[in-house]
Amino acid sequence: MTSMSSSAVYPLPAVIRTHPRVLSIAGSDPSGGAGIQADLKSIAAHGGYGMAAITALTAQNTRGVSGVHVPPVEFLRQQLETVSSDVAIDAVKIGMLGDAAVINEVRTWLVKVRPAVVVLDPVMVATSGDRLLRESAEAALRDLLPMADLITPNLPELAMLLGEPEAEDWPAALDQGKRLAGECGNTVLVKGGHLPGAQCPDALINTSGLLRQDVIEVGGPRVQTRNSHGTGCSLSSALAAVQARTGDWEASLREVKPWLREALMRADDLEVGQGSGPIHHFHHLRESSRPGAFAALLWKEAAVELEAIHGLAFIRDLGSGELPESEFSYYLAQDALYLNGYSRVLARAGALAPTEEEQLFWARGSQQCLDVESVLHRNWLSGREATTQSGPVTKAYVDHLMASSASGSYGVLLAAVLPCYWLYAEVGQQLHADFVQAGSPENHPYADWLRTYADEDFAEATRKAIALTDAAAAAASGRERAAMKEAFVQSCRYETAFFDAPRLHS
Ligand SMILES: Nc1ncnc2c1ncn2[C@@H]1O[C@H](COP(=O)(O)OP(=O)(O)O)[C@@H](O)[C@H]1O
Ligand SMILES: Cc1ncc(COP(=O)(O)OP(=O)(O)O)c(N)n1
Repeated sequence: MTSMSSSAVYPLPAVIRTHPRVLSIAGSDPSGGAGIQADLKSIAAHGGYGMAAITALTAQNTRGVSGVHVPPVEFLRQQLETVSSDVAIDAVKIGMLGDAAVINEVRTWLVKVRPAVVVLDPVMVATSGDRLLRESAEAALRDLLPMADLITPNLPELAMLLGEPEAEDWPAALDQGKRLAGECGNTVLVKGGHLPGAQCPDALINTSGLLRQDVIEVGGPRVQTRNSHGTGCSLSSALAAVQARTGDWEASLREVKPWLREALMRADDLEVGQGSGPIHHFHHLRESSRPGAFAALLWKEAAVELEAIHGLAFIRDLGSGELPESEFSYYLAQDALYLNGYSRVLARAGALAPTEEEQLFWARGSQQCLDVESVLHRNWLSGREATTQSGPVTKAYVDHLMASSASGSYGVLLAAVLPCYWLYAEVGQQLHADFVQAGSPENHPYADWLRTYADEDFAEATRKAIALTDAAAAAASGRERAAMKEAFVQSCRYETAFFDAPRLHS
């Protein structure tokens, strides 16, 4: 153990970078949960630019390792020299090294290049029990430890590095961490993953005054999941990336630990493999950018309004045929007036559309509104006494749509026009279904009107309008999405008010 302290190399001050360039020197796990695959995801999840020099190839999956191949060290040297002769490396994470020749190669490169942050995860045995470092290379690995700024052994590795039995509780683990930090002269992260209990703490240990105090413990609850493959790799590479940005180990651990916990909590979502699956590195990516997520959120709002609409006397009486003719006429006249304004805002959506296909869709919708308006006048309003003045609800609704179109946001405009498709399609479908269920009675005074609701083209256009709004939301900022939701909710309220207006204003 004496070689550890005698060959200590003192780290240069960390260069604080927003997007640190982080090199992982580690083995490959083709199942993507550990090794360089986990490192690259982890680095990217923390805003770093990840690179990888591969020390070894493993054949492994979530159930274990079936083979290890260590390519000639000359090729590792070529990888390391080629990358570092071109790219300035802000941080290095070292993982599986495989054998003594690889360790020596990495040591030679570290002496030459000496990046500002070096994290060494002394990978020896996978949690599955498979060896990832030749037993004969353990001494060489011990000699490499002082070259790192941070060492992140799990408890079996900590014990092996000290030549002691594995710690059985947290205080014993901390004691071992102190001994290793003392021998290496650098910082050791003691990890609680291999101990039982409801808590899963980690602790940074450095007895030479490099930390705020000798032991800095960061607690956290243990997550109940069998999917924890690659947590050690993911933690060490995340720490390398964050340290290059913060320059402060404690701050880095406090940032990474809650991320790791959430990655474990969301690991089961990934459904990878039949053994111990990977953690979810990108759990924090905006859920709202998932296709359909924004539409689902809007649907929750629409469903509330839909219930209100179905509770209206107008809808009930239109369905049963008991709606006073004056109310029906008022509704049709307001619909014609509304469609004229709606046509204008759909044309504006066409003008803002990012693609020609979308532009065409909205332009067609705009034209169809005018076609329906003229059908309303020709077939439904010509023999009726009906107002040609916009009622208060029609006016307010069209004003809201115009204001949304004036916002200049394509997403906000789409969200504002969507309820007219969506709620109208839902209400119409229900009214038509009830009418058919009742045997499509010919003597129903509104039979011809109720039949118009069974329009597959309109249902198709509604699906398209929902998908376009959802896609616009995925591309929008958080603030714009909030404005989209507000515009949508407002239009939903106007839809309800529109169906209730004949009762109040005819
Ligand atoms: N079930 C769990 N719940 C919460 N955190 C965990 C859990 N298992 C491991 N961790 C955390 O994952 C990291 C890796 O820990 P550990 O499992 O001890 O190392 P390794 O993956 O190298 O064997 C540590 O930060 C540890 O606290
Ligand atoms: C290629 C490779 N490198 C390292 C490990 C060990 O990963 P670790 O993060 O310690 O995770 P588990 O062994 O707990 O899954 C590995 N399996 N493969």
